[in-house]
Amino acid sequence: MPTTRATTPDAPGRSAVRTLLRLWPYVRPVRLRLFGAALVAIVASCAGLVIPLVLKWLVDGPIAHRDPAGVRLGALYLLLLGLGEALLFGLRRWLVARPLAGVEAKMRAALYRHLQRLPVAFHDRWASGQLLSRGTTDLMLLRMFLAFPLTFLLVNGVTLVVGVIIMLAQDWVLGLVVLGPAVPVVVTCVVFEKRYAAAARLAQDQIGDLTTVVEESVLGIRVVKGFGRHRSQARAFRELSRTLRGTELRKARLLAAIWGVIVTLPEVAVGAALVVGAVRVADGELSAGTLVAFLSTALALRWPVDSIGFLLAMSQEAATATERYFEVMDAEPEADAEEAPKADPGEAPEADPQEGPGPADGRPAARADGGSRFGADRRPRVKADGGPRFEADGGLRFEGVRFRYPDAPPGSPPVLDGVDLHIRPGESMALVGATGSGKTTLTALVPRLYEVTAGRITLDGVDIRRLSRRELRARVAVAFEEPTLFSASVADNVLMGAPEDAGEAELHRALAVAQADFAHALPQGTDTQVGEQGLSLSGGQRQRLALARAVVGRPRFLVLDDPLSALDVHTEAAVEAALRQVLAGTTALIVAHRPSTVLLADRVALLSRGRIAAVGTHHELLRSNAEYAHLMAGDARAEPKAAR
Ligand SMILES: Nc1ncnc2c1ncn2[C@@H]1O[C@H](COP(=O)(O)OP(=O)(O)OP(=O)(O)O)[C@@H](O)[C@H]1O
Repeated sequence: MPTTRATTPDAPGRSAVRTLLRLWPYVRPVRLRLFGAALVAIVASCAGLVIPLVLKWLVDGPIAHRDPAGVRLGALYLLLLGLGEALLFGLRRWLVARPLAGVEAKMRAALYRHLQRLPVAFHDRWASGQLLSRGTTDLMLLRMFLAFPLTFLLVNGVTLVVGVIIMLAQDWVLGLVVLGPAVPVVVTCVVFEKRYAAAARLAQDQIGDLTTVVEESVLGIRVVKGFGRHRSQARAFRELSRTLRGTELRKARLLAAIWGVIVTLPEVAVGAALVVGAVRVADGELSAGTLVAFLSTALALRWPVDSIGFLLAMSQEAATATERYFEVMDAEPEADAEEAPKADPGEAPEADPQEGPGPADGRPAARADGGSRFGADRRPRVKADGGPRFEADGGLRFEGVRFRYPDAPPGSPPVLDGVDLHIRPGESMALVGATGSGKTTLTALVPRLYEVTAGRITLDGVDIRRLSRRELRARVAVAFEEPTLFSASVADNVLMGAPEDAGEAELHRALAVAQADFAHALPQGTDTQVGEQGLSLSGGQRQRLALARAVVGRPRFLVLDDPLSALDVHTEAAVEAALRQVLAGTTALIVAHRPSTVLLADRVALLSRGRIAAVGTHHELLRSNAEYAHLMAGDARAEPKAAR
C-alpha cells in the first residue's frame, strides 16, 4: 500500500525548528504557564548544581576540620536542596499538564473542523487511516513534545552552560578536559537529527497505513468474512506491521548509536578528569574538596547530556507530526459563494434546446386537475423590454457542464463533457446511463461536492457558485446510493436534513413519506441509536432513513442517487408511492437503473459518453433510442408494476 506523503512543496526543505514554530498560535494562549514551568525547572535543575558546591564546602571545611556539627549542617543543606529540587520538578509538571491537554484538544478540534470543510476531492485522495493517525498519534506526540523535550532542551541547555561555567571556575584545566568531547557530540547530534527525521517520517506514515488497513477491515468485516479474506487481510496487516517494525528498529539503532556516542565520550572525559585531578591533588595544586565538587558537578551534568539523544529524537518526531498535521491544515477548504457571477443569470437562454415540442414530449402541459404543478414558478416574468417571458431559466439547469476528477490520470477524458439539461420547476427527471457513465458524478455536482471544471449549473437561474454553501444545501437535498447513517438516534439521523427548528411533526412526516415507519417499532422508537454507520439496520431500512433525511426539509430540489436499489419489491412499491407525493412538490433529478424508478419521473435523460444523448419520456426513448432500450431491456417486464 502506498504511503500518503506530504503534498506541500515546501515541507521537505523545512528545518525541524521552523516546522515546530508553526505550533506557536496554539501554544500562545498557554505561553505564560509554559515559560513559568520552564523557569521552575531551570531553578530546580540549578539547585541540583549547588549540591556539589555544598559538598566542596563540606569536604574542605567541616570534614577536614573534623567538625561534626558542621557535617550535620551540611547534610541538612543537602537534604533541603534535594527536597527543593523534587518539589520544583513536581510543580513544573502540575503547571503544564492541564494547559497542554487543552492545547492537544484544541488542535484536534481544529483538525476535525477543517476536515469537515475540506472538499470531497481531498477526501478522495487521502486514506482515512492517514487522517486518523494525524488526529491521534501525531497529536499525542506533539503534546509529549510540549510537555517534555521543549522544556528540557531549554532546561538542560541552561543547566549545561551553568554547570560548565561552575566547572571552569573551579579549575579551568579540568574544565577543558571535560569539554573535550563537545565537538564530536555536536557533530553526531547533527548527523543523527537528519537521519532520524527521515526514519520518524516514514514510521508515522506507516502507522497511518496500518490504521487504514485496520479501519477498512473493521468496516468491511462482512466482505472480509463473506469472501473468506481474513487470511489475506491478516497477511496485508502482518506485512505492514513488519515494515513498520523495521522502521522502528532503524530508529532504535540510530538512537542506540547517538546514545553510545553521547554517553561514552563524556564518561571517558570524566575519567580523564579524575586521573588529571587526582595527580594535581597529589601535587598539591588542587584541594580534595575542589576535585570532589568538580567531579560531582560533572556527574550532575550526566543526565542533561545523556538525555540529549532522546530529547532530540522526540523533538524530531514532533516536527514530523507537526509537518503531517499542517499538511491537512494547509489544504484549501472548499470555496463558498463566489463574489462575482460567472455569467448574468438573467442572460440564460430563453429557448431550451431540450424543451422538446411541449406536450408532445410527454410532459403534461397542464395537469388533469386543471392546475399547474409548476405553481408560482411558471408565472410569467416581466422582461426588461416590458414583454412577459416564461421563467425558462427556472428549475435545475446544466449548461455546457464539463467535469474531470482532480485526481484523474493525466490525459484521461473528462467524465462529463458538455452536459446540457434542463429540469423544469416542479419536474422530476430520471437520469439513466451505463455503469460508469457519470450519473453519480453529475448528481454530486449539484450540491457542489465537486466543482464543475467548465460550464455552470443553475438553480432557478442562479449559478450555484453564487450561493453560499448554507443557501445551496437548504435548497438541495440529496440521498446517495450508499446510505450512510451516523452513530446517533434515528431522529437525529433524519433531522440532520431539516432546519434547526424542525421537530417531531417533520420527523414523522418524513418517516411516513419514506415508508420508514419501522422506526417507531424499534426498541426506543425514533430515539433508538442506530449504531456505527447504522449497521444494525438492513440495507433497505438504511436507505429509507436516508430518503427520510433527504425529504424532511421539504427541499425545493431533490437529488436522489438510485434511492430504491436496496428495497424489496413490496417496499419499493410502497416507497415509490410515497416518493411520487414528494416529487410532485419538488424539482428532482433521480439516478435510475430500473424502469420502475424511471417511471417515477416525468421525463428521462440518457447520459452517454459524457453528454446528454437524449431526453424524453420512458416510452419515447424506448421506441426511439437503441441504447436506452438496451439499458432498460433487462427490466422491461417490471414496467407494469410501477406504471403510473
Ligand atoms: N473520485 C474519483 N476520482 C476519479 N475518478 C472517479 C472518481 N469517482 C468516480 N470516478 C470515475 O468516474 C466515472 C463515472 O463514475 P460514476 O460513479 O459517476 O458513474 P455512474 O454512472 O454513477 O456508475 P454506476 O451506474 O455504476 O453507479 C467512472 O469511470 C469512475 O471510475
